[in-house]
Amino acid sequence: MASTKVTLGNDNIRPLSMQQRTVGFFGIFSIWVAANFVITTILTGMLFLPDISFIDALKVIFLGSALGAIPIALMGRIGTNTGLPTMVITRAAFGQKGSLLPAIANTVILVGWSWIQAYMAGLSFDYAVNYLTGYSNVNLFTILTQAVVVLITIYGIRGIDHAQRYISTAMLILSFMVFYKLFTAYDVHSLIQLKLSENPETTFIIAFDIVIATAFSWMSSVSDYNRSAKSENSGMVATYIAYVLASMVAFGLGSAVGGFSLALGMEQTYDPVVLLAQHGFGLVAAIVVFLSVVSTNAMALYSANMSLLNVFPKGSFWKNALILGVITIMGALLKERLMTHFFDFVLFIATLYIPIFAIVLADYYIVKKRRYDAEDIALDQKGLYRYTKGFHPAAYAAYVLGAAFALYFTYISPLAIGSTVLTFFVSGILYIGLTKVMTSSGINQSKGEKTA
Ligand SMILES: Nc1nc2[nH]cnc2c(=O)[nH]1
Repeated sequence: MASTKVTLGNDNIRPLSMQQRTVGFFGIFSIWVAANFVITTILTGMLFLPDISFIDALKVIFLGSALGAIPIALMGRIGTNTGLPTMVITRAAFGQKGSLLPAIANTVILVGWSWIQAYMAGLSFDYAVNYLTGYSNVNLFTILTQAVVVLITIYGIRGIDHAQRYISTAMLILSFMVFYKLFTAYDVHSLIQLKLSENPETTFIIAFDIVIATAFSWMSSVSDYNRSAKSENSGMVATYIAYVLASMVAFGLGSAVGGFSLALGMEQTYDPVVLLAQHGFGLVAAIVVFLSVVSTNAMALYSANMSLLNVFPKGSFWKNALILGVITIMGALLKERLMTHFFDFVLFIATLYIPIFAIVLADYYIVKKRRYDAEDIALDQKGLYRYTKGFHPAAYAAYVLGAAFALYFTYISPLAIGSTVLTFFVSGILYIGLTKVMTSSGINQSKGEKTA
């Protein structure tokens, strides 16, 4: 009889062989539905109202997600082509050593997402249970949520792939039930005709930048999953459709719940549990929130682990997952302290990630013309990506200029057309230009470029 023993994950950063790239359209679709359908996205949707109208929020959400999903799908395709995780792929543009800094930053940021999300799931569950039974213990529900996450993640990509198939389907069905209940329990006109703020902080364009920034928050994770996709094209299409769908549902749910709570004169909330508990639907809403966090935090923990393996390739996957998992459980107990600078956290991530991934996409699709040596990126035997002492000067120079551009036009002198899309193109073009100039003047010492 075949052995059915289930082993802990031993995932590593070497390129996956073709036989290991086994996840089909539905598997990739489920992963990307599960990703951005999460309580932090719901919260973001809430924060748009009443600064912009519900209808404008829907427009911004659709436009930002439809545009933001393009770089995600393109980045995922590099993962499918090379079989490499995301932060390992950044070695090709930034250099073998140059990729270590972004990888460490990414690990820290993903732990940050886990903390916020686990705490928010703990709050929702506590509210529902308290409403039904009178029992309350936010710490317990937060710890339980993140413990389930750790349990799924220590089985590696297999654990995530299996869990997401069930969770995404359940979440989509349950969230449509929640939408139905919301729109039948409350008056839609009150949402559409909601009185807007007189001094809005979030304009249409800032909301657009935040939706794009959210998409870029996923760039550092996408190839960790899409490296397992069977085909480049179906992986890209599945990623694109799933990301846009999940974003519409999650941001849209947040805007609807936030808008209804304002229209009813309640304290504004992002949490569907608070609104629907009075209609006997609180537990269903709490299950949606819980599942949304379990599935997304499993991805955050998995990607934090893959980033760490980019820095310490000999580490054990499941032991690292366990250690990082304990850190994510403990940090989530910081509770309200995590929430005070949420939008700043998202915009900071955008200024950090947009230049990095503009450079990576420009490197793969334009400078190296889709020819990466995956073995050498991972194992560095031929030295094709060592550049100057392990760092690629053109990438670092373009990064510094791109990040300065993003910081200036996000915080000091915000542009009427937003800064995210411009930062993306400015960073990519700078990288291409600097690579040409530095290579022809001999500054870019890379066997890869000499032989390309
Ligand atoms: N990469 C990443 N992006 C996010 N955007 C919202 N939540 C997350 C998360 O957990 N990880």
